[in-house]
Amino acid sequence: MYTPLFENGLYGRLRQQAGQLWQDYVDHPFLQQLAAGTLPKPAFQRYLTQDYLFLIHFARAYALLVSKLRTLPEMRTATASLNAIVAELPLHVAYCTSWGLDEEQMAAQAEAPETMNYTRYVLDIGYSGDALDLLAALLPCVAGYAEIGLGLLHSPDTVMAGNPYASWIRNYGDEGYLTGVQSAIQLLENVGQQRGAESRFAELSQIFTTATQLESAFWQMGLNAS
Ligand SMILES: Cc1ncc(C[n+]2csc(CCO)c2C)c(N)n1
Repeated sequence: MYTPLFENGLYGRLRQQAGQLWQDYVDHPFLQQLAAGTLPKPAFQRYLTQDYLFLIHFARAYALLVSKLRTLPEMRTATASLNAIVAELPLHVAYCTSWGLDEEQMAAQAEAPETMNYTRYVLDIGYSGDALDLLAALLPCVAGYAEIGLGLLHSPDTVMAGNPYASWIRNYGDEGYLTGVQSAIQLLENVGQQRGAESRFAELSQIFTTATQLESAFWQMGLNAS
């Protein structure tokens, strides 16, 4: 890996514990084809459309996290992530336009079962659990994409020249994006210390691993459209 960030602390242990399921997520065939530039366009368009719907519910989950935190510095960190998602949505929409998708059309699309499963699972963990449970459900998305982006950017199998997905890869492989991920991981570590992560590890791991599997299913949903 290109940063020890992913291997240390509570996050590192949750990632490790997810084992092969984690590898299945970060090295999914969708990503292999995207890296090679061979991913069929309908698969990527399906992914982008569902991701638009996904991000709206993911922002709701972050808003829920803000309400479950107790200190101002923690609330600031979670609010920054919430803002990043809400502020990034117009960028996502602009990017989708370049793939021939307009916002009205995406907003009118029915949610795929995979989108619903994933987002409502995260929200349910948030409503039934505490901030630590919710962070365990959120982290595979937030930190996983940084690992994926960095991995793709540095992989010898990635073809950037002439690859229609190069800008997507550059976006998630960006070092600046890592700063945001670092604060999300730090929040997990802090909340974990406050709320007894040690004695809750088995349950937290189950949440983290389930969210990881739902991420894989999300890639597969894209591929199934091709
Ligand atoms: C299915 C799916 N999973 C993860 C991400 C990536 N992502 C969503 S919100 C967020 C945090 C922004 O600070 C990140 C990295 C995505 N777009 N779609």
